[in-house]
Amino acid sequence: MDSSSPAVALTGLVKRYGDKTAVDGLSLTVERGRVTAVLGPNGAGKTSTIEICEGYRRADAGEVRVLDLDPVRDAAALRPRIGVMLQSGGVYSGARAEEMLRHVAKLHAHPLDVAMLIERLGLGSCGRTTYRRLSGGQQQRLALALAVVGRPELVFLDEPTAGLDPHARHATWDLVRELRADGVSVVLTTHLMDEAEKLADEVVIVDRGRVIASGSPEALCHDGAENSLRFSGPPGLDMGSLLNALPEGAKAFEVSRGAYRIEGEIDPQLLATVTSWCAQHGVMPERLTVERRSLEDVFMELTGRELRS
Ligand SMILES: Nc1ncnc2c1ncn2[C@@H]1O[C@H](COP(=O)(O)OP(=O)(O)OP(=O)(O)O)[C@@H](O)[C@H]1O
Repeated sequence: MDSSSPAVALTGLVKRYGDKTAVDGLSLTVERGRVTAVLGPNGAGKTSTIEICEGYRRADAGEVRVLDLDPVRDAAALRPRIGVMLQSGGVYSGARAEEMLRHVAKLHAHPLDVAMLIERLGLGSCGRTTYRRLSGGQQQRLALALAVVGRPELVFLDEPTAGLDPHARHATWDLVRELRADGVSVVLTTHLMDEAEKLADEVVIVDRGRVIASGSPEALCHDGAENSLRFSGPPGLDMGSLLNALPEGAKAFEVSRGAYRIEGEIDPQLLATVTSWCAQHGVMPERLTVERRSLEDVFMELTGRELRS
């Protein structure tokens, strides 16, 4: 095994369903031992991409390497080395939660401690319950436990926290962080930008079946327009006049009635220019804040649409 090769390498991936192109020439590399979040709105092609990596779907074109193997041709070699949490569960519905976990653990040489996993994911009260009788959140946490119990080298988690309450979401995030600390490579899909921002070393933003940006959350949020400055004041301030006072390249908007946003490189000089413009116009800027760009802003700038749409 060449452990210097990427955990996942996709080149020019295409997946069509009839005349719908779900994945449209997508290329990405996932480094080993990192948490990589594939972030994008509903329908962006995240699940199709991940299911191709897992060997559950075939690509129509492009090259797929997972742990340096072909997920379809080398499925027998790859399956024991990866953990998979499908969006749809993919669990036999008549089996009891704990039995199932113990069964899967036995199939692996160095499994995680089942009792610890049950406790960590708050599944203690439902160990004897069959999968079909678990609540949606419990099914999801069990699917996560099943994906990681074998201590795989690489874990795919498709929307691991969708629909979970905040407590279960944090337990999931902690587990993912521990997997990384253990050297496990984690690929997760999400449409939650805070999940990507908090958890991922690398974020790959996907839209309409293509990668539109990638990098660490910090790099993505700092590239281009650095920051924004917001303040509130009387509605209808003259943005043209404010813009004239600002350095070239800055932008000024009244985003909603009486709420203003300045975009550009927000340095002390720009802050002083804005407050002095306000003073000249008899305006008291309220709730003045400097904000870092979020991944949501990055997505909006790249696509003109909101991530949640
Ligand atoms: N089996 C299928 N048959 C037909 N179209 C499909 C099928 N699976 C996905 N699609 C379509 O392909 C596109 C991409 O879907 P995919 O599930 O890969 O995206 P996604 O980013 O994971 O979205 P979501 O967050 O909603 O799961 C969507 O328009 C979807 O409706």
